[in-house]
Amino acid sequence: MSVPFQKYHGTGNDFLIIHADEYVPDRGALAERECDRDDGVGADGILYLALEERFSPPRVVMTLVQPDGATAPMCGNGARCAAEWAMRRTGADSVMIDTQAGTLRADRTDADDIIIEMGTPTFDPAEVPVRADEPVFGEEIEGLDVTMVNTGVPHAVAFVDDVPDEFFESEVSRSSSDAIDDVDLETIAPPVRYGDAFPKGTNVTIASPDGSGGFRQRTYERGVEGETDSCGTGAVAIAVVARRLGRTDADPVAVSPPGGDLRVSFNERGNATLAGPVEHEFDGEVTVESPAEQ
Ligand SMILES: N[C@@H](CCC[C@H](N)C(=O)O)C(=O)O
Repeated sequence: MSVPFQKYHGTGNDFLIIHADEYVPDRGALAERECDRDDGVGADGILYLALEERFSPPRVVMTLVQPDGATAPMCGNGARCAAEWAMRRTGADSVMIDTQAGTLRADRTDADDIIIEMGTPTFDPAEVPVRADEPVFGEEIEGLDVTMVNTGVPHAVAFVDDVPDEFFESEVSRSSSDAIDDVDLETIAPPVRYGDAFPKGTNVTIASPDGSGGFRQRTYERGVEGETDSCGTGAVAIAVVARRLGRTDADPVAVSPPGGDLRVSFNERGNATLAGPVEHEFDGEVTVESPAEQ
């Protein structure tokens, strides 16, 4: 039997969206098969969404199953895609997204972007989580100088000027904003992602200043086990860490992953918001086992 999906992306971070009412006996196995870019539809994860229209604004319960078959507690771009999906169904311009990391409000902006609250980022080692007595700011872990922050999920944030020479693929000017393109992320990130310091693993995000108070971004994602074109929690992590380390005082902070442009803002309580475009790509169907086949 088959179940319908809609394919969405937020600045290149792409997801199959399946209504949570659909019968999918093994969500992990489906994600492993259909997120594969060679043999499946290809995506950075499957979002299972339950829409509760009796509330005002409508609520969406979001579960992200990643290509490795495991769930993630939060996904910034996934939540923005979930918001667009729910807004199209309900006609609402505001929705609430229930995630394992909290309930987040999302709004459509005048520019037709989706902006979402991202909660309060934390450096507390117990909440990141990282095995350390104090918050980790610019400390070497597995060969990389990282700052550890949780923006819904853990990120090890490193700035390009701290990346050791041997992780650049060619001779480049370290002050160039293009230096980030030459970092060998597929080599430098996995030891950090699986580092003993991180009981739940971590995403690895690198940043380089764009010269205007913003940053370019690249992220190696836990669960995808590779680099993605965009990562919303990673964009927020860069903005939070850069402000904390005095690398920018911009607000909003422009963050540009390979797949597009995001904006991170802060309110007076230190809560972050994430804004950027979301696009519906296409619809389709995926095969799942029917109850009789089990
Ligand atoms: N791409 C997401 C983050 C998804 C979760 C992450 N891979 C993890 O396992 O922590 C985003 O846009 O935030």
